[in-house]
Amino acid sequence: MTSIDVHDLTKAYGPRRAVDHLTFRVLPGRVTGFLGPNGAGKSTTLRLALGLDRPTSGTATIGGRPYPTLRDPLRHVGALLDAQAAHGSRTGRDHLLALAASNRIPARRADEVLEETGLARAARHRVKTYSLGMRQRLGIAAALLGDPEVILLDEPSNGLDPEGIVWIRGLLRRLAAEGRTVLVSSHLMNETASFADHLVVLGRGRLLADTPLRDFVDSRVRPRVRIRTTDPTALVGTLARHGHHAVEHPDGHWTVHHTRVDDIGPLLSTAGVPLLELTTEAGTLEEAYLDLTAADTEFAAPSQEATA
Ligand SMILES: Nc1ncnc2c1ncn2[C@@H]1O[C@H](COP(=O)(O)OP(=O)(O)OP(=O)(O)O)[C@@H](O)[C@H]1O
Repeated sequence: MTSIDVHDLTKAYGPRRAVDHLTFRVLPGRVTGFLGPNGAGKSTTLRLALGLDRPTSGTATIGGRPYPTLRDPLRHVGALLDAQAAHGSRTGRDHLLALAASNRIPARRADEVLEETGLARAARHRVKTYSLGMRQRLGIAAALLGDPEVILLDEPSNGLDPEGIVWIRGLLRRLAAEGRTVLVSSHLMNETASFADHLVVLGRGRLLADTPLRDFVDSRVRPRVRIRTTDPTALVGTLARHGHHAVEHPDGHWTVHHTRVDDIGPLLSTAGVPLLELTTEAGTLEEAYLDLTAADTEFAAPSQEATA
């Protein structure tokens, strides 16, 4: 099985380091979400891993080898960086056939991936007639063409309709379950949470986190309990007696932070507080991500306090 190994990788553009002594490993059998604010260095890292740019120092290898040394690279690594890359005057099928021929991939794979990406009916239409979502599907078809062990996708959900987003989620999960190495960059936190097992997070070219998704969220966002009751006075009083503070929301539900149902459920039950709802709300990836990157976002809006 094949991992992506980024070791002490640096890429400088003039005095500025787009990637700065970056080290991480992407392992097979799971989907790794690749996150970071605008300009954090994700695309640069992907370009370096694919040999599209030369590092200033350090290495990025696939299965222990630099991408440019791979023979028939599409049979080892499939990538989607720019969905606009296909030539507009070619048909989708011809685009894939040309890629297949240059990498000694059987021509039947073109039809298989067109089918798999839902493009079979548009296969003989020119790419310039494709919608953004169809171009995205064609880019994903090209990435899958060589049945590669390693798949790198930059914002694969871009332009996809809701059905397409559900489809890509299932596809990524399946590719990982087949033992492939799958690295997916995205700005969509809900999306990433729905398909990633592991996260690599960059900020200003440096590694901010390399951790399982669940650990990332649990370590940054404390759980809270959501409550609805017909007797708010009893609720607030009981909680206060045990040192908990309940926050009321406009729709009438209450939140108690930094606690779980197991902790306060018995207290409320013993006190006879009538409950309509009592649930633990887990933290979201978006909350955890914003917590981590708040200090690292180059283009962050000024905070309310700073401008007040
Ligand atoms: N060819 C280039 N010449 C000069 N600077 C560049 C070049 N490519 C990227 N950069 C700079 O490197 C930094 C990292 O850019 P990169 O595109 O890798 O970030 P990213 O994490 O992919 O951002 P986004 O989420 O906005 O796509 C940015 O400051 C960018 O301006």
